Amino acid sequence: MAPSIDIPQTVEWQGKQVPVWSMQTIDYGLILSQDPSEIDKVTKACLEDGYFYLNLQSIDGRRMLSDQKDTLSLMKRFFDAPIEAKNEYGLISSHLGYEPVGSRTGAFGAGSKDGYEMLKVSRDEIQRGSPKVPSPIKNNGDLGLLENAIGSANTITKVILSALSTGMNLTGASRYENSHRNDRPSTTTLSMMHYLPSSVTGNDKVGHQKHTDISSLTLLFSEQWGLQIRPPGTCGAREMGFVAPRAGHAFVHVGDSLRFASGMKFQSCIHRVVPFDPSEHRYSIAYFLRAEDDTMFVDSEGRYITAGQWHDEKFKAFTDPWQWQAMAPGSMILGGMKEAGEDDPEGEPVAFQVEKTKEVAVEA
Ligand SMILES: O=C(O)CCC(=O)C(=O)O
Ligand SMILES: [Fe+2]
Repeated sequence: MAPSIDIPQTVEWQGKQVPVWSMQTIDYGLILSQDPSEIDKVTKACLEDGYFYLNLQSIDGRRMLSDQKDTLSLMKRFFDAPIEAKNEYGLISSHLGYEPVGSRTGAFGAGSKDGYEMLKVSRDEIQRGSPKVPSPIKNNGDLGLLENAIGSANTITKVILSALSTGMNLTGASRYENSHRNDRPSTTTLSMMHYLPSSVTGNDKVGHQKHTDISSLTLLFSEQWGLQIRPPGTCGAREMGFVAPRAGHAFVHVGDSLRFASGMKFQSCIHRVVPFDPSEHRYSIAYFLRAEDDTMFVDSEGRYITAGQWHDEKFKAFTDPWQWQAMAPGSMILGGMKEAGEDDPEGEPVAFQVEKTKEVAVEA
């Protein structure tokens, strides 16, 4: 008998019952062995939902789980350091360096700011052996640990990519792995995030705005609640609901690049992060496997562009003030995914409502 999964169907948040979405669970050991029915299952999950849980409890996945635990303690130590030390190099490039709280739009849209600080370590840099990481985590032990975490996450996401190529009957050069080679430049990166309590940031700096990822695949770890998704449906995306954290599992989702590479067949996952418990510090680790910079695809605006250009344009839209974000191509933030209805059908939580009525002039 399959082990029972103790995930509630709804959870109380801000005085309301909010859905907790169920999803497929994919076994990493089985896809590593190219098990035909697991390959069908993961392909179907990406075609229909755009996300799934990945069970990493077998011998092949447990190394990643221990790398995740090590990364968690490393990042807690890093985020405890003084801001001058964390920000030693600032944001060196979009996929490398430190971003302080409030650099982007927040969970409740226009007018709000995000409530997290973030450190990104690029795979290309770690591969070259001399990543520019700030002094609090610069010793050899820390760099070795980051290299292990990036190596494990890179292997896992490529195993999934390979299963998806097989599931989509791709052969030779058209397989997805062939546009994700390690020796070609890409913006692939490990991102460590720390969401601060709203008593520290203020109620106008909370969470992480609704978006789809730039990446091909995102491998996401958090032991804490807060992540919400909008599952795609036949009549438009359903309402925002939580992803329950599951010990021994990662949450994996498809990003824009793989959706574009699949000819819009895979779903790109719409998600955001809200303060589930506004008084807690929340930590998450995301590995963004991204296509080689010069991979070509047709984007959600119908343009034939490179993965590098999609990354740069969308990253700019993420970090632009919301007034400018509103002027970016309509499909950019959600990668062309369609929505119907409100994220929060009963209205946004009162505690986090921001004033949105003021018209702010935008200078061109
Ligand atoms: O913190 C999380 O759980 C998700 C972060 C996220 O969506 C992102 O960095 O793209
Ligand atoms: Fe994301």
